[in-house]
Amino acid sequence: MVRGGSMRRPSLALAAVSEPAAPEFTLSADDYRLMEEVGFGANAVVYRAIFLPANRTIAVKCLDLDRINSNLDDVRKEAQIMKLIDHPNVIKAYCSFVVDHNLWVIMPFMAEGSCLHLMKVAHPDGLEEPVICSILKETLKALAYLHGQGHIHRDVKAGNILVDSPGVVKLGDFGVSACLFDRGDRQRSRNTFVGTPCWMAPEVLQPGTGYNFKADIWSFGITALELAHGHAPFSKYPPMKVLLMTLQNAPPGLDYDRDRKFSKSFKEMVAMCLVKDQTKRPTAEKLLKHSFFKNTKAPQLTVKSILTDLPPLWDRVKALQQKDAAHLASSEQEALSMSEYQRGVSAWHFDIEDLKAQALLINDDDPTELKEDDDSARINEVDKGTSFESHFGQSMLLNGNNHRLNHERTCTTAVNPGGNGPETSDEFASDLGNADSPRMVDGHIKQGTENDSLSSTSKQGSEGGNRRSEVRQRQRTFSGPVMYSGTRSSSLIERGYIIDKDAGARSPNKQKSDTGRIDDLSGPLSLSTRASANSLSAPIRSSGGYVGSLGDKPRVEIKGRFSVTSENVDLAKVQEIPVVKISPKPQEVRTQVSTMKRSASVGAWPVKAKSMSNSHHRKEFRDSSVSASILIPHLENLVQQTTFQQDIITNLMSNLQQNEKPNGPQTRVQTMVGDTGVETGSAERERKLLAKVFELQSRMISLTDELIASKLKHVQLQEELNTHYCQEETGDTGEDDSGEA
Ligand SMILES: Nc1ncnc2c1ncn2[C@@H]1O[C@H](COP(=O)(O)OP(=O)(O)OP(=O)(O)O)[C@@H](O)[C@H]1O
Repeated sequence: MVRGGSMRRPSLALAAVSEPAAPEFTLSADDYRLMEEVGFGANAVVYRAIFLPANRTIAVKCLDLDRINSNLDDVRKEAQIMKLIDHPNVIKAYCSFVVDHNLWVIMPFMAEGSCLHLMKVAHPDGLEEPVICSILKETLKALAYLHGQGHIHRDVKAGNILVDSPGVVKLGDFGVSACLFDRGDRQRSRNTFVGTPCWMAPEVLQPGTGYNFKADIWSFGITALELAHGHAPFSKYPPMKVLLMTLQNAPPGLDYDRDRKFSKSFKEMVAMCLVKDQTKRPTAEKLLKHSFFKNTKAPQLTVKSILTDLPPLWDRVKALQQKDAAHLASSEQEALSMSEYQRGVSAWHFDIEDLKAQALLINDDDPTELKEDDDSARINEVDKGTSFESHFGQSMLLNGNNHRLNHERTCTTAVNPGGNGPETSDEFASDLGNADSPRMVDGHIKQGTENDSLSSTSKQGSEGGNRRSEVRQRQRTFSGPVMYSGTRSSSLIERGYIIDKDAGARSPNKQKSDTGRIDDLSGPLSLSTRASANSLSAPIRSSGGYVGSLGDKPRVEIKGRFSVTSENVDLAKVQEIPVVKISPKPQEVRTQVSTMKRSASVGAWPVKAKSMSNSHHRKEFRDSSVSASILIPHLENLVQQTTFQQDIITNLMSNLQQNEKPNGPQTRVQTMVGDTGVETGSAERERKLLAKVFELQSRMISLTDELIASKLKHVQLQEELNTHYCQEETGDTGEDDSGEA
C-alpha cells in the first residue's frame, strides 16, 4: 500500500483560513498521486492524494462527468464559486480540472472523515451532547457564512460534516454536489426535486412552493437529531414514506422522556429548527446566539476526544465498505438498497407524481410517528458489531464474497502512479486561466463519453494514466449490482441520471448499462424506471410490495377479469349475435347476452338451444345463397311447432272455460269416466294440471293483492313522513319566529 512516509496529516493551520492559495496547486493530474479511497458519494469517489510538487496531502474528489445530470455551465459556475469560498468551517476547492471524463476537485484532506463515518464506526447510537454541540456550532458558522454569501447548501447532514485530526469541523460537499445537481434538475422539471429525503425540508418537497436558505436550517435540525441518535428520523422508512411523513406528520424532535440525557436547551434549539413554516425558522446567525451554544467547548477538545484509538480513515472506510459488501452478500438486492438509504447517500431525485401514486399504495399500517426505539433497534441490528475490530472480523470471513471488491482494491494500490499525464487532462472551470474554454472542456468530456475507456487507455500508456483509467473503471465497476455498485448506481438513479426521459439522450451503451442498473435496483417507487430510484428507499419488502401493489391494482384486475372489453371479445363474432325481434323478458335478455358474451370471450358460440335456434334461422334468412331445399324443412318444422303449440293453447283455453262453469271439473271427469281407460287417465292428468293452474293463478292474484297493498302502505307511510317533516319544519320556524320576536 502506498502510504506512510509521504502521507502527512494536515495541521490545524492548514485547515484554517491560511490554507495555501489555489495557484500553489497545479492543474496537471501528473502532479497528484491518488492514494487510498476515503469516501464515496452519489457521483464521486474521494481519495487521499499527494500533491507531489509540495509533498502535501490533499483530497481529490473525482466526479464522473458522464453521470452528472447537469448543465456544464452550471458545473463551471459552481466550481468558480467553490474557489471563492473562504471560511474555516467550509471545505473549499483549491482548484479543479478535467481528467478524461472526470472532474477532479482538489480539496483539503479531512483525515477523520465525516461525522457519519465516525458514528458508524464507533458511536452507532449517537454522540454525547458536548460533542454534538461543538459540531453543530461549527456547522452553523459555516451555514451563516454561506447564507451570508447568498448560497444554500441544500445537503446538510452528518455525512457532509467533515472532521480533521485536530478536531476541526468543516461543512463539505458545497458547490459541487448540491449546486451541480439542484440547479439543472429543478429547472428542468418542477415536479422533481433533489436532496436526501430524511433531511429535506417540507417546502423543498412541495413542488412549486419554493424554498430558500431556511431549508438548510431544517436540515440542520435533522442533522442534530442524527448526531443525537446515530441516524436521521424516519430513516427506517422508504423514501416516499419519509417524504409523506415529512409533509404530513408533526416535525420530528428530541423526545422529552426518551431523550432525557439531552438538555432542555438542546431540545428547544432543535424544535426551533424543525418548524414546518420556514418563515418561523431562525437564521443561522440567530441560532448561534441560542443558549444551547453559549458554553460550547472548542471542537479541538470535544470532537478530538472521540477520535482517539481509531485506525486511519481509509481503513475505516474499507471496513465499512466490506461490511456493506457482506451485508449485500447475505441479503437481497433490496436489502442493499435499504442499507444505502440508511447510509444517507444524498441527492435523491424524485418525481412528485410518482410519489403520489406510490403513496396511495403505502400500507397505512405503518406507524404515523417513528418510534425511535424501533429505529434504534434497527440501527443496532444493522450496525451490530460496528466496532472497528468487528468490521475486520467480518471482512476476513467474507473475503470470498468480496473478491471483486478486493481485486479492485488490490489493483488500486498496486499501480504506481506517476509518469506522463494524460493528454486529456486539462484545466477546468474554476481555474480561471481556461475557465472560459468550453470547447476544450466539452471536447474532453465528449471524448470520454464517446470513446469510453478505449480512448483513455490508448492515450494513457503511463502508469499515471492507468491509475486514472482505473479510477474511472472502478467507478463504473461499482455501478454494478454489487455493494458499491448498488450504492453508486442507485445513487445515480436518484441523482436523476437514470430516468426515462433522459434515456434517449444517452448513448446506447450507456443506456444499456444504466438499464441494467435500473433492473438491479428496481424498487418501491415503482417508478418504472425511477423505481430504482426508489429502490433506495425501498426497503426491500416494501420494494417488492410496492411493485406488486402497482401491478395488482384492484381496478385493473376488475377490468381484466370480469368485464368483457374490446380486448377480449372477438368483435366479428359479437356482430353475429342475432337481434331478437320480440323482446324477451329483461332477465332473459340479460341471460342471453351474458351467455353470448361469455361464449364470445372464449371464442365459442352460445349453446343455449333457444338462442341457437333463433340466431341460426335468422342467419339463414339473411343469407341469400341458402337454397329452398334447406329452407323448406326448417319452415315446415316451424309450422309444425307452431301448430302443436296452438293446439296446446286451445286445449288449455277450453279447459279453463269449462272450469269456470259450476261443478265443471267433476262433470267433465264424470263424462270422461264413461270413456276408455286411456281417456280417463288423460283426463285425470288434465284435471290435476288444471287444478295446478288454478292454484297458481289464485296465488298470483293474492300476491298481486299483497303487492298492491304494500305499495299503498308505502305511499301512505311516505305521506305520513312528509306530513311529519312538514310539521317539524313549521314548528321550527314557529319557534325561531317566536324566539326572534
Ligand atoms: N476533503 C475530504 N477529506 C476526507 N474525506 C472526504 C473529503 N471530502 C469528502 N470526503 C469523504 O467522501 C465522502 C463523499 O464525499 P462527498 O459527500 O463530497 O461526495 P458526494 O458524491 O457529494 O456524496 P453525497 O452527495 O452522497 O453526500 C464523504 O462522506 C466523506 O466521507
